[in-house]
Amino acid sequence: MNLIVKICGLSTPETLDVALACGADMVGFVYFDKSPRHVGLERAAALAARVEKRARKVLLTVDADDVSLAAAIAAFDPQALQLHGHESPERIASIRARFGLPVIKAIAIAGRADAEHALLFEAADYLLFDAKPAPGASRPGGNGSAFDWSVLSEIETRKPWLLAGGLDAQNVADAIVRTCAPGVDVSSGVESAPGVKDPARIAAFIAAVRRVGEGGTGSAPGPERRAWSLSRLL
Ligand SMILES: O=C(O)c1ccccc1NCC(=O)[C@H](O)[C@H](O)COP(=O)(O)O
Repeated sequence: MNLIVKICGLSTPETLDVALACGADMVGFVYFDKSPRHVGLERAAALAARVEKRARKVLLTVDADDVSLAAAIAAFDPQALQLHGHESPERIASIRARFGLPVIKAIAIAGRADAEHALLFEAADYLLFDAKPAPGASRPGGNGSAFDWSVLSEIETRKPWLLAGGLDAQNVADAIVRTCAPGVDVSSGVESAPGVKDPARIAAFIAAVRRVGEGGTGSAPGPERRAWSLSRLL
């Protein structure tokens, strides 16, 4: 089973290279200046160019306007946009039409009431289920906190999706088996400190996902949520 692995918040050539060498399918760059993982436009092109065709580049923004998005897209040359703010379905449709890139919409989940929220985002190409940040959190994602995965059983979306929030090499196999996620996304769980990616943790995370994909956990993900795949994104 080809599980998708996205390593988010890469900001140095060294750790980007590790993620690519370990076989990450997608690499995420954060363009949000309140984040410790923010990559400014002056460094973006050189970093993004290292990816070549080894993985899909995902540009993460938070409620960015069109001018800011255009500048970041020109610099990162991404294959997909991850929208991690309060972008409405109308705003997502507008961004897709204007920039011609697939959109991954982050959906903040705290409980069952949030499951229905996902249904509003038909305009997105992919959904990313992430933990809702605690009140007062300084950023809307990348906080290293998990949510109650059982909530996902309430979601009837037909969109391809990724699981995120508080994942690491120790819990990712369990997360995949419990949720049947077709792909996973991680940032804090492969860091030694906020914004500091750790090569050994990146390698361990990707290896843990690949073991599940090969059936090495003894319990392969079920077929229900795999009727479709993320192949269009790859
Ligand atoms: O990483 C950030 O600093 C960030 C800032 C603003 C919005 C989103 C951000 N990150 C999102 C991610 O890195 C992941 O997609 C997701 O939230 C999982 O993060 P983590 O729980 O840290 O693994």
